Amino acid sequence: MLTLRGLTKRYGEKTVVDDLTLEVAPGKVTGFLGPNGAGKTTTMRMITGLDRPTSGTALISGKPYAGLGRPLRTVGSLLDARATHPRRTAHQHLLAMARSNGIPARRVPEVLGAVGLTDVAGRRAGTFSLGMAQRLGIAAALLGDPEVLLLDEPVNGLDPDGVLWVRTFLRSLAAEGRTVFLSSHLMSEMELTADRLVVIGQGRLLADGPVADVVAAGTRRSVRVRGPQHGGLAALADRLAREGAEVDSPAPGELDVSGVPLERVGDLAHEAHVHLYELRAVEASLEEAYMRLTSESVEYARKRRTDVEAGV
Ligand SMILES: Nc1ncnc2c1ncn2[C@@H]1O[C@H](COP(=O)(O)OP(=O)(O)OP(=O)(O)O)[C@@H](O)[C@H]1O
Repeated sequence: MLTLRGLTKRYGEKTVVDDLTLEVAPGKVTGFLGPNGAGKTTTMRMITGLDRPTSGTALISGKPYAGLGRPLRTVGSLLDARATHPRRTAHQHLLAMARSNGIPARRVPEVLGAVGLTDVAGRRAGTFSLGMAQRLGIAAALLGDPEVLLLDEPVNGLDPDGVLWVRTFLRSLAAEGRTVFLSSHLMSEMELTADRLVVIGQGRLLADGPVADVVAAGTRRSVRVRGPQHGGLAALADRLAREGAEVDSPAPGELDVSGVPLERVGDLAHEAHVHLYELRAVEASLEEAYMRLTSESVEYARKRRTDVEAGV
């Protein structure tokens, strides 16, 4: 279990993590989503004691990182897969970590086996592909058999096989009852991997809940209507607007209607003798929900960049 209470980090005038309060439960994969620069890495660094919060607390199984006697036995983290000594072999890297953290050496072959690196245990980490380095990073996180796992962008840059492996492996770790918290800016990946989502923008909490709830909250459900270009769609749009619907015309012969159920749109079209080619509920997707939730923070960042470029 991870518990954040009012977690805040400021660098000078800039607040990069802003009053985050949330709980990350065991037995589930929780995705930590946000656009670039949203504050995901900084949050993870505060949880693992690498950065000191300006205010607020981050507790791991009820204790701050500094209060954990043998931290790797409670929390394993992968913040930078390339943070290994390049000349050490995978086995040497893990053995050094185990020794300095009071973890029995027998864990080294166990975790190498768990991530499928047994055959390359004697190879120098510096020669590893990104996918292999990510596996080694996950092995290191698992060394102390921790109940909490924190992973920063674990699928970034991986090929489809690597992505599938990480996804399946993390789900199996959650199924064992561990708390799995992983950050990503890939919403499509999170939809397949996570049970719950925490979404942040500009360091602030935007959404927190089961994937389906976050999608529903962030998405405007709508009805897509298609018909002949001059077949009365404009009249239908007027009638719908009088019923309080919000109506857009994304292309000639098409309407995008929200605020009125699909059945009512069909009834009104029938009453107005409007011939239709298509009447369809537009499915909510995580991507849409995410774009809607984070658009303000992305727009803010874009405006700031434009201001900087213009010398404002
Ligand atoms: N040591 C630091 N000093 C000043 N600003 C910092 C420092 N570390 C991070 N920042 C700023 O904090 C903001 C959040 O950065 P962070 O790396 O936590 O975001 P992120 O969500 O992990 O982004 P990304 O997906 O790009 O990795 C950024 O604007 C970054 O420039």
